[in-house]
Amino acid sequence: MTSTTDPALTELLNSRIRDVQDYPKPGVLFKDIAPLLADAEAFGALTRALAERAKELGATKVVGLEARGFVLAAPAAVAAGLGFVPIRKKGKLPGDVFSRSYDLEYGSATLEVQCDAFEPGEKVLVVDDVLATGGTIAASLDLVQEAGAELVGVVVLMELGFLTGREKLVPHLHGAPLETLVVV
Ligand SMILES: O=P(O)(O)OC[C@H]1O[C@H](OP(=O)(O)OP(=O)(O)O)[C@H](O)[C@@H]1O
Ligand SMILES: Nc1ncnc2[nH]cnc12
Repeated sequence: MTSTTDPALTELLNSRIRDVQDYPKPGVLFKDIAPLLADAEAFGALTRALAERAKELGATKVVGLEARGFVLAAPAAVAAGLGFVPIRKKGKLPGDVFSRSYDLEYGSATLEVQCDAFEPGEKVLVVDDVLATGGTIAASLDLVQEAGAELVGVVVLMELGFLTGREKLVPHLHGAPLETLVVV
């Protein structure tokens, strides 16, 4: 068992995710992680599991995806003794950036990473909160590759099982593992 496949951890995390119907628009069942973040035990356990996985996979940087991905990835990077790299929505990062546009369950957006975010040979773990359609993570994986880093894994807190994000990600993973702690 890896740090991200512990059934007790999955149960704890799942119990702290709140369903909000019709947010941010009708027909969407929004998965709210605010109760999880507010619970020191659950947030701490998640942070330790992510950090452990980063070390097991040999990552040299943890990448977080704006905005909720930052909240999970940054403390995990610190706990693992690694640096953090942000992938941000368009227009938020100074200097030269790589860009990718993508579709969301409830809209569309463009993500960017700084061209000098990684040193040669860096190994990256990508962390986010939700895998829904897969558009956000697919765009992010392409950005990591374009910026010259090696992807060693993707860990997502929750996977919306009724969408097909996992299939969409396969060509973007280049063989790296995709792990989700909770399938909802
Ligand atoms: O698999 P997908 O269909 O791409 O959806 C998943 C993404 O959607 C949410 O981000 P959102 O852009 O809503 O922003 P936030 O984190 O800034 O709230 C979530 O945090 C994931 O990053
Ligand atoms: N249903 C959902 N709940 C929370 N975050 C999301 N991001 C994309 N779809 C989502």
